[in-house]
Amino acid sequence: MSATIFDSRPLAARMMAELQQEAAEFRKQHRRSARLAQIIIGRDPAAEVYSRQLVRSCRRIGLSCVTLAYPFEVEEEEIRSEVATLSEAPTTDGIVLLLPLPDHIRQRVVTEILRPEKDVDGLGPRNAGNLLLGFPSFIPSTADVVLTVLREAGIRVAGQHAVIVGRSNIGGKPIALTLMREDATVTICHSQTRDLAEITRSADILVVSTGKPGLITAEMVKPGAVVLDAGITTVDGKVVGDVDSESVARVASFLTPVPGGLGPLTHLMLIRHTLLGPQ
Ligand SMILES: Nc1nc(=O)c2c([nH]1)NC[C@@H]1CN(c3ccc(C(=O)N[C@@H](CCC(=O)O)C(=O)O)cc3)C=[N+]21
Repeated sequence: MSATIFDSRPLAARMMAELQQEAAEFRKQHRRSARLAQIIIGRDPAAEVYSRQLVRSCRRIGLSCVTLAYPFEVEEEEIRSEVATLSEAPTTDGIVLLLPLPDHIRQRVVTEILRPEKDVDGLGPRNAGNLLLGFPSFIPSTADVVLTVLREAGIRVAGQHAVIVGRSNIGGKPIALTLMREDATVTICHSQTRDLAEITRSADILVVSTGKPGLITAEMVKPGAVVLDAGITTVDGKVVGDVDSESVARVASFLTPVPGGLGPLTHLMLIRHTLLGPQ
């Protein structure tokens, strides 16, 4: 078996065109451009890559993008008050807090005051709760991208065994919930899981989101499985995923590569949330 390697470019181009239309529609209706505010604290390389993608695509699509960059030492209260101000600002439509946050800044404290209807990456308790309960909500962009790519590739989810490796609040956890909503049978694995390979080998759909380059090797994948790599780690300035793609491509039937797979769609999905609202 040799996997189909997913190429996100055609889908990215279609999303870009759709979003340009939506942004124009927004301007017509509101007599101003939609506005996305991003808050980035410190100098995490992956967050910086993502931040630049947002700036560039907002410009191409026709949104205004405000970047608020803070040094690592910034106090929690300053971020909290910035989020409160943006939440009240009538011309700010979406707010995203780029992770990771420094340890002294509590995600709960800063997302609690983020208005749910502007929390376009689903970071706050209201959206996360709504996702858990199956109510309309903003879901973290990566989870939305996973669903969209499975749909795009015509991969059936209902009844399939989906194994998720990783349990972060913007990765594994929401991916597991969205796949469960699509009627998959879901198993969640993480750093403390015993016999990881045995579990991943039983996956029809394997989604990996750990930030551990090379974690998933061919022996851990069932022949013919669908493998989605949502890992993003920067090594020597290059972005790498969690899957040893060379070996896994020989076993899987479908594989999303890093770079060029899920990654380039993530920020477009965030812009989509800003323009279209919760789903
Ligand atoms: N609230 C929040 N939501 C996020 O989704 C979020 C975040 N915070 N903090 C930072 C991480 C990192 N992240 C990336 C997504 C895609 C690429 C990406 O598109 N990478 C390209 C490669 C780019 C290159 O090679 O320079 C690719 O995979 O092909 C990178 C980084 C989203 N994150």
